[in-house]
Amino acid sequence: MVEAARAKTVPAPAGNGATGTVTDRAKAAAPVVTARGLSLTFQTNDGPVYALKDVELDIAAGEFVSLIGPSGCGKTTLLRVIADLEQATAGTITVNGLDPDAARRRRQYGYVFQAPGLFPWRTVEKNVMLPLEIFGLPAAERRARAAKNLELVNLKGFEKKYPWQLSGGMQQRASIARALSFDPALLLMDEPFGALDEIVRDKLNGQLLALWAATGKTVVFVTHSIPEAVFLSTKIVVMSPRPGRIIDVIDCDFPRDRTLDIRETPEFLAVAHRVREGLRAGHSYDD
Ligand SMILES: Nc1ncnc2c1ncn2[C@@H]1O[C@H](COP(=O)(O)OP(=O)(O)OP(=O)(O)O)[C@@H](O)[C@H]1O
Repeated sequence: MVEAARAKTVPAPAGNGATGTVTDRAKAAAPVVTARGLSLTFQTNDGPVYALKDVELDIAAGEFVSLIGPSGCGKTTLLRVIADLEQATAGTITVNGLDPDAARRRRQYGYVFQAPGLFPWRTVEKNVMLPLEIFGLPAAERRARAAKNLELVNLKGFEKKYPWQLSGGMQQRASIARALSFDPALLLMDEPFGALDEIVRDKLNGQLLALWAATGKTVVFVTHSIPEAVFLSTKIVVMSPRPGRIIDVIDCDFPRDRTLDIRETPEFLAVAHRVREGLRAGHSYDD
């Protein structure tokens, strides 16, 4: 069933033979996330908090979309609404054409948190197999899937290690492998590399791009880092707080097999400048 769902939503992997720009291909693909007039207001003792206001967003299959903005602009809330961990108070949202509740029950996304959240008493392999174990898959199938996903995140050979024997970057890669358990077409990532140093983050960004290119998955990625957003994305969604809203959506047409060298190019710097200007404009009225 997972495979059938995947076939419906994932485009042919855009490897070297793909034609057109990344953005052209994404525009031609089926929508994975569609939000219309999406708002979420939290009622608190101090009054209402407008975490999201009138969000309009289309994410096509195969896109890599970054959500960027200052603290409190609703990035995590938007990700959590897509994942059905929060419910919108107005507007509509669909995930692979389904409401978020149905998409969650059909395991249509994997979620990666800022902290790896691995159990220290389980080996890497057993951590990665945990969702499959809970689902009740036979042991051989669990092992085969874990092996495939650990290879995808370059952790082959570390199956029997415990989380505390791995670096922070390796632990986060293990948590990505766990999120891939049900081979979801959509990967939701909430600042997965935020706690890591710059060099490790650069390396993981390269590996994440390789994984994205190899699997054709759609990625929604929360970050505070402008270079990270520009380097990774096909689309950058710039958000602003109070109320949390989208203030700019920027298409990035860099090749899929981009390397860190593109960060020196005028095209890269121009996109980074536009993101920075958006963030500045979003801050100006109340900060
Ligand atoms: N469960 C909740 N109850 C009340 N307010 C909440 C709740 N969750 C989030 N908020 C508020 O909603 C707003 C948006 O929060 P959110 O965590 O989505 O922002 P963010 O952009 O992800 O911030 P950060 O970059 O710091 O993680 C903030 O003002 C936050 O305090």
